[in-house]
Amino acid sequence: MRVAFFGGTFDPIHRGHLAIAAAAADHLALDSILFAPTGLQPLKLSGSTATFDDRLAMTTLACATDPRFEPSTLDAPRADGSPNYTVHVLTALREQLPTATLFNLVGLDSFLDLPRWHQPHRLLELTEWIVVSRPGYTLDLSAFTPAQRTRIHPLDSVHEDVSATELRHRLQHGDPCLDLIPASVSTYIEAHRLYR
Ligand SMILES: Nc1ncnc2c1ncn2[C@@H]1O[C@H](COP(=O)(O)OP(=O)(O)OP(=O)(O)O)[C@@H](O)[C@H]1O
Ligand SMILES: O=C(O)c1ccc[n+]([C@@H]2O[C@H](COP(=O)([O-])O)[C@@H](O)[C@H]2O)c1
Repeated sequence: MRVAFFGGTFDPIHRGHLAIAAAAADHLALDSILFAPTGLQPLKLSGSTATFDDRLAMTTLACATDPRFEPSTLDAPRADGSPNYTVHVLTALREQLPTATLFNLVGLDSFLDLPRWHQPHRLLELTEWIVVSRPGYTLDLSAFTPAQRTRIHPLDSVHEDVSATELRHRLQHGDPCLDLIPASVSTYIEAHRLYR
């Protein structure tokens, strides 16, 4: 089994997320990708706009677009309200799937922030990493050791200039989001009056 963990605030999930997941699944022959909305992202302690339950519901709808995509509650909010550290969730996933080849899927902007994450060296040991291009960001692997570099898979075939921040602004101002969000997710956002 080749499984990728794909964590994100997903506030809301959008075309960029689905594009990087599809590219990763195609290029690395993944059996499944676990889309895990993050309870409380350690570097975004002011929190998300939509609740975890709404972000999970939108993620679940979006995952229906590809049989390799699965929504996951592995990174749900913690009972004590503390931040969700990826090193903990990947350790738990490794215990659940001891024989799988595990990957952590991130966009390049997230990967460039890795030095600020909790236990970055341990994170690079726990899984292989798939790092997907994002407009405006450049990959530089010179700070990594040769051993670390063999576990980092750069993918530069995705050029999706879309962000959740931009979408929240558009939704707040009633601007069209066209095909930037899956139709089922747009319907959910409207029905639940999110991001107004
Ligand atoms: N357009 C994109 N191209 C490549 N990677 C992306 C893109 N959008 C998001 N990602 C990646 O998906 C993961 C989850 O991203 P997140 O949910 O924070 O979306 P975002 O659009 O970056 O949100 P925000 O604007 O609120 O920061 C991160 O690893 C991020 O790098
Ligand atoms: O563990 C950390 O210290 C850490 C710090 C920043 C981000 N992350 C994770 O990176 C993933 C992408 O985050 P985001 O906010 O860009 O969607 C998500 O799974 C976060 O939990 C993790």
